[in-house]
Amino acid sequence: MSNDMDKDDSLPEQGADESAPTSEKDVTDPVDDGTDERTIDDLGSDVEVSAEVADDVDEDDLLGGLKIETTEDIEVPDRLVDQVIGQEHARDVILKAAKQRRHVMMIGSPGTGKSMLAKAMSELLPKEELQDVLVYHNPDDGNEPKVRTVPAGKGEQIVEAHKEEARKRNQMRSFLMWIIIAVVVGYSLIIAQQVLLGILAAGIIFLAFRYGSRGSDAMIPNLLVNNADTSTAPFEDATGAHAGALLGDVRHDPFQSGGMETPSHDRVEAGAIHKANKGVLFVDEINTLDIRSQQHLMTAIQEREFSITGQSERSSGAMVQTEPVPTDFVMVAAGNLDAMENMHPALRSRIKGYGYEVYMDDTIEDTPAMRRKYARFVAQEVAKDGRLPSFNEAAIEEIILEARRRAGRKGHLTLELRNLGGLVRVAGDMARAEDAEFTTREHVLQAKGRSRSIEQQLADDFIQRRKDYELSVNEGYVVGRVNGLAVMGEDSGIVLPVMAEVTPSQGPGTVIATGQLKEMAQEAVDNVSAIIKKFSDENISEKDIHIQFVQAGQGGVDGDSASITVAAAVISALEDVGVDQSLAMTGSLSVRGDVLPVGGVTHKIEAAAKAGMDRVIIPRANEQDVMIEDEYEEMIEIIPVSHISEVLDVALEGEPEKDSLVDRLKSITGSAFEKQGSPSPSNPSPQ
Ligand SMILES: Nc1ncnc2c1ncn2[C@@H]1O[C@H](COP(=O)(O)OP(=O)(O)OP(=O)(O)O)[C@@H](O)[C@H]1O
Repeated sequence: MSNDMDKDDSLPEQGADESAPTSEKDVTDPVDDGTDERTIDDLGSDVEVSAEVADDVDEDDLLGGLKIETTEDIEVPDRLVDQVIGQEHARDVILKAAKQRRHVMMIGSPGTGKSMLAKAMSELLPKEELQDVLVYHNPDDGNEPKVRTVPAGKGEQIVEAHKEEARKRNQMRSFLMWIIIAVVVGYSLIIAQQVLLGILAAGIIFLAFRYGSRGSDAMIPNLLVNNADTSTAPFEDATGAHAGALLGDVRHDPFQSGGMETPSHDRVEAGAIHKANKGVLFVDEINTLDIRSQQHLMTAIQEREFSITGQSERSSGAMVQTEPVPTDFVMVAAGNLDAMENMHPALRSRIKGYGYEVYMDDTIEDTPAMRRKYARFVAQEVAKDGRLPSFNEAAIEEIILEARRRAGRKGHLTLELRNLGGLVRVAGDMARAEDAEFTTREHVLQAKGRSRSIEQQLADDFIQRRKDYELSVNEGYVVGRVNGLAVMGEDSGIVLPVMAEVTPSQGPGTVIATGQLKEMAQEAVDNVSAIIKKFSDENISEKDIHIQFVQAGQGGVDGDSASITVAAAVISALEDVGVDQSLAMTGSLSVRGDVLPVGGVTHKIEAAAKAGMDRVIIPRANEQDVMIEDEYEEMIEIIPVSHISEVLDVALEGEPEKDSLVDRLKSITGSAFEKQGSPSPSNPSPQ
């Protein structure tokens, strides 16, 4: 059997009766292939939550008008596809792909429902088409077992019938054997009076029968794929599977001769591609499959059948190759963007050509209807776990608040629901440990503290250590030192001070920065030098600029958003003006001095507050993303800015000397503000 990819064009297309969708339009349009009268809605529409809902829903109601006391009042839908929250596009694609038997690739953040949707797809595929696969001994060539497919449930019956037949045959043989033995032994005892000869003859007859009967056992087929008891089409998760588990294998036989060997068809084992026949084969992190496996996977997709052979070259199984075994599955590949880049291009084109690609949403708009679904999500997770006490109203509300916070985007809820489900479980476990009747808001709040990510724990530890060693500076003015902010992992802010020193250069000026943030420092300096060149007589390219990210050695610090920090530190050092140390800042800088939005503002502001800062500068464009916890609101003043001039105005000490660089930089403020109609920088609007 060949496994190359160049057959592509000559091979029959999958689902040749339908035109393969290639454009976005095909993906999002309702089912329109004309082969079936059903619409997506018939297959499964976006179900409303089954619980009592208030007539006029208050926009601010965290439960979206649901009138419930606990999660017990919310009905959890039976079908997985109806349990999916958000991901409208992916859901529609799955519904459509299930009907058309198309492949799907889902790319997106972890825990947003990719494997859930793949599983939901298997529930939607017709069960009637399921098959059992049997492998038979091939009398002509023992190393090429024969393969037969029968409707689901028949396989077991066939094997049973063969076993019964073999049993009967063996009974007959035994009967015959004992009669012959009795005759021979009787003859040798009574007539020939040779006891020893009689026993010897009996032994030889016994062995001859035993050896002869082995052949009849070999005729019993091996039930390779059994769908007798399956209630839905198969769902096979082949994530990280080794070649044997994915493509099938033939076991090694240590006794290969002398009548002790196991017939080859009995040693054949199905792979995930065979078990997924007529169902769904799900492969997450598709790029982690080795290239050979990806190529074989392509062949299986293309030809819809794939022979099984021993995967280990040195094993006796490698001699065996079955007839092709059906592999007519729908492939759902998943991963993050990297996975897509690193996967075999031909495999990707196979999926793209005969299926759909979907990008998963990370957040969804926060509407009353959606909040009701999040309440149902809590009920779903409680039901799925089976041991957690139900959540009361206030606990559900707190989870929804957390979904808002984790979205990092105003007016949205996070769709990284595996993590949110983790919070539900920790809170429920706490309630269970206390033997509480319900999981309450207090449990959820405690759980939030307990279920901190590694990054959060590391960040807190980091902050503590800095305090221990008095590395944090949060008062007074220091030249060339700015408190920047960064994010560790996805959800932990950290104060990351930046220090700059400007020295005359012997040759052309260079930027000297240490560690992993070097590239970002270079970029920030390039941008700020463009601005400085415009407003100063100083030639920055004749100076060496030294930049240090103080204690940035902690792994995972993302410094991408520290460019206004670097710029402020360089300008401060260049002009010898002190920077307010009770202020922290985050923002990205453009060549024109605009402060551009960055990620993780909420976590950064909270980190600044924890470190004892009084004020924090954030990009104005991020203003709407701020969702800090109540406890921090009193602790810190938030200053949104849109231009570097505003940063300098807030951060630098005293009034600049007339016509100095800082004065000139600040002077661009007026025009910038008039253009944007923003409030004056000297009187920024705190949140
Ligand atoms: N959109 C969603 N609706 C409802 N529940 C969800 C959703 N997304 C995730 N979950 C919950 O999180 C769990 C994990 O999600 P799932 O395994 O589908 O994520 P994934 O995207 O496949 O992640 P990964 O790529 O890490 O495997 C689900 O079993 C479900 O409980």
